[in-house]
Amino acid sequence: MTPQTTDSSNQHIAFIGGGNMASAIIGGLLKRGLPASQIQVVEPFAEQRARLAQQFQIEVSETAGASLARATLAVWAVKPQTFRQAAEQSRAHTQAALHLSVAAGIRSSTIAGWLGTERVVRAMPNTPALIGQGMTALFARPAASAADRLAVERVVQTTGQYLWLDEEAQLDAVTALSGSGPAYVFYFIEAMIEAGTDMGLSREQAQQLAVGTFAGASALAHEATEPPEVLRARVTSKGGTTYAALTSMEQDGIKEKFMQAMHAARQRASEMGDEFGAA
Ligand SMILES: NC(=O)c1ccc[n+]([C@@H]2O[C@H](COP(=O)([O-])OP(=O)(O)OC[C@H]3O[C@@H](n4cnc5c(N)ncnc54)[C@H](OP(=O)(O)O)[C@@H]3O)[C@@H](O)[C@H]2O)c1
Ligand code: PRO
Repeated sequence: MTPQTTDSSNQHIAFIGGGNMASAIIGGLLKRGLPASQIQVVEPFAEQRARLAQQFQIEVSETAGASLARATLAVWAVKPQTFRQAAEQSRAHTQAALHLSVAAGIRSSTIAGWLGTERVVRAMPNTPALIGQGMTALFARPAASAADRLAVERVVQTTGQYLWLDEEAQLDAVTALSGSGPAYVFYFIEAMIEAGTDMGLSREQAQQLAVGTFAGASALAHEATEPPEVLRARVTSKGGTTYAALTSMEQDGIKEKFMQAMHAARQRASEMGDEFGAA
């Protein structure tokens, strides 16, 4: 689905945890016109509270309190390690809310148990949400109504594209692919910049070329009707430079290693569900 404007005038959104992911979603919401007065954040870290208040002019509090009762939607953006403790602190004030968790790994049954409500939706977003180009996968517990799903969509569509999953376990794969994915892209960009500077380009030149190449290739892959391997073949002249680079990567098993790394990410998501979601 693609972003569109929808009426969100009745929504009041409380973020529990105001770190990187919450900031990315809040940035997307504000850019799309949600009034700052409809957003509040609970964030224990003083420096981060100051940053949020300064950057977004939203209400930020140190601890969970009665003001959370206004929330029609509670967005859980704490680390999986601290979710349980945060839930204990906030659950008394958020019983009327619909709950949206962005935490990796923590299963919706666990969340429903901690929060004392079945109205739980899980999301796996990513940080390009900050500029309205996020990718989010969603999974709803059966008790979440069509209206609940719509309320979640209203929030998520302000941050980019989204899709619904039928099976919760797929969220761990999504986490390994698009949740962590921006970090892989930045990692490759870093490597391209480093190699470019090694080969005599200035850092600025290498960065402009690397970032522009990712942007252009992504846009081409998005618009093209052919699959990525066909687009790749068009870059790879017989016996040429790309062939030399790809042969070197194949010989070093880069693709297999990269896939292995993604499996490690999915495995970690599942482990976090067991480790931090234990009753
Ligand atoms: N970053 C991503 O790209 C990304 C993508 C998809 C999903 N996620 C998920 O999003 C969640 C947040 O990740 P993040 O990267 O945003 O982490 P983060 O930057 O560390 O943000 C979490 C924030 O929650 C605060 N917090 C800790 N205990 C709290 C409590 N009891 N009540 C309220 N807030 C509390 C933390 O404060 P302290 O620092 O003082 O502990 C921290 O500022 C994680 O579950 C992660 O799996 C992240
Ligand atoms: N950031 C979170 C992590 O690294 C989840 C996806 C991206 O665990």
